[in-house]
Amino acid sequence: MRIGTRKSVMALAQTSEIARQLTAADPALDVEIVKFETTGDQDQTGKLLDLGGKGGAFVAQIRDAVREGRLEAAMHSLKDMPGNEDTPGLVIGATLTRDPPTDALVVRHGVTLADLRRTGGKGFKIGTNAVRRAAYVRRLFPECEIIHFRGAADTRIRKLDNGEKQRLPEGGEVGPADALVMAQAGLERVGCADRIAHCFSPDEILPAVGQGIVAVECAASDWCTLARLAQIDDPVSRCCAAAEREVLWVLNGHCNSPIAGYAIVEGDDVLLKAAVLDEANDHFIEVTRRGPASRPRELGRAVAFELLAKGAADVIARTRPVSAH
Ligand SMILES: NCc1[nH]cc(CCC(=O)O)c1CC(=O)O
Repeated sequence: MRIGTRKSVMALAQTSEIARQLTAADPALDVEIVKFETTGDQDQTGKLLDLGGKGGAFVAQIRDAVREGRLEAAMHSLKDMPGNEDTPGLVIGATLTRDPPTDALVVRHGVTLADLRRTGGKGFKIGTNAVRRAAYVRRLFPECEIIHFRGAADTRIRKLDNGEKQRLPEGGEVGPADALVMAQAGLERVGCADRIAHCFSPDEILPAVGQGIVAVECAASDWCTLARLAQIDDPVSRCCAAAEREVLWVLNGHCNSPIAGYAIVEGDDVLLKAAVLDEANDHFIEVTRRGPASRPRELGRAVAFELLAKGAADVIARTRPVSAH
């Protein structure tokens, strides 16, 4: 089985984990990891939205290879898969057991969470590129300056430690950063767990839809691969992913929408909390609902409709990038 992936440290760690689980289930299986240099990785400065969004930039070439039969499967971080586009001919064959879905704080030497809390962030620069994280960071530390900071997880930490500035897409530079907010799962996968100063609870920062879940995509008609992927599929992850992603779908959320969504399975129920973040008015539209775990999409839809009824559509429309295509 040939599995395509980007070649960042994080992506390779995720793909190796898929390979490990596949060969544990079937020791006779030969797994080959095929590394792709994608347009998204070559441009470290441009705003992701200009590259057709994170999904567009990173995954289009790998998907084409699966459709053309040059690969059997593609590795994705579910968080990076847009909720508002169809992927004809492709399906998610497996969702691995979820890693921590939460976001974490990484600080430079000499800065502590207590400093940030005591000052409300005054005088500190906190780096992130996600509108969702920026909105929550502003709520947690209202006095801080939020700066645009991107790049692979290991690169971001190196810039933080070296006090490097970050070049901006529109020219100029910002920084250096005093702290970063990044996915806990990503930090762990690149071997930087020891740099986590604090894990934000979902009440502090509600995770992104699909955060912490690795997905394996394959051709919808490739039954042989589907059967293999079924062996490593975690039904709890799949249920949470279905509930969370239905919210994105109904809200027509693009990849950097100001949307958060997090589901947990509790016995026979799934509990879903979702939020749309209105930066203009510093206002969070939030909905929490419980439903049967056998019907996660219905729950996601109900939550999304309630968000819409509370004004979510206007907020999302305002943040939609104006496409050049
Ligand atoms: N945007 C990149 C990305 N895609 C997935 C993760 C790691 C967490 C996950 O698997 O959800 C990250 C890093 C980050 O957001 O800090």
